[in-house]
Amino acid sequence: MAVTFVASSQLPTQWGTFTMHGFVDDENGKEHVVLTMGDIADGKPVLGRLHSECLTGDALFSLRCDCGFQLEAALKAIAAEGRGALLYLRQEGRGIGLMNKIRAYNLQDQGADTVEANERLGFGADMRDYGICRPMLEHLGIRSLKLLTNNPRKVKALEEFGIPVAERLPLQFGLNPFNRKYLATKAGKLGHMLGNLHQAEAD
Ligand SMILES: Nc1nc2c(ncn2[C@@H]2O[C@H](COP(=O)(O)OP(=O)(O)OP(=O)(O)O)[C@@H](O)[C@H]2O)c(=O)[nH]1
Ligand SMILES: [Zn+2]
Repeated sequence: MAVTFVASSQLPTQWGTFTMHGFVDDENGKEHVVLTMGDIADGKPVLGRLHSECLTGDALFSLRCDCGFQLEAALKAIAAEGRGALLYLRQEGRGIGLMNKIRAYNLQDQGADTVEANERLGFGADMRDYGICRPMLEHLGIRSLKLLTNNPRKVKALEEFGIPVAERLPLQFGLNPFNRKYLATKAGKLGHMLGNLHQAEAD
């Protein structure tokens, strides 16, 4: 997999000023963004997040999932450390796209869980491919990560293409009555490491 680096700029946020790097996937034209802070090319493990696009959670305040809360927590953690990288990956709906995610939500409104809904639409439970991260991390000089995630597939994918995960740091935020079933299904069917759902809600 290959990407073309386009440009970098400053991106001030309420937690600090990040540098925003734009890349285009050479295969499908998808536009990915990486937000970085500090010296990430010094060879030491970098606090990092592979964040899969979720328009509804990241931008439209949806409580159906935990994405927006995780995005905010990851940016805050990176800003607090003064060093890190968040890869904003255009993998909407676990890779099935926004319109199909809305179709899946429609099935979930009628009782299906998140995995069953994908399957009824003819998709796998999780269609994401993390291969595109490798050339972006290489371009930025990141050699290993302290990864903010509850998803063991992300750790496995990175290690398989040669980016060691020095540490996995849990990222449990935003549990609420609307996403309780969704998170329980992720833990039960998708292998997410969500140790204490009640604790997350209390936070
Ligand atoms: N197909 C589908 N995608 C969903 C659904 N809810 C959220 N998503 C997408 O799932 C992706 C986020 O994946 P999650 O499973 O929430 O979390 P993760 O990225 O695997 O794991 P973490 O690193 O722990 O956050 C985003 O692309 C969302 O758009 C759903 O019900 N159906
Ligand atoms: Zn989401």
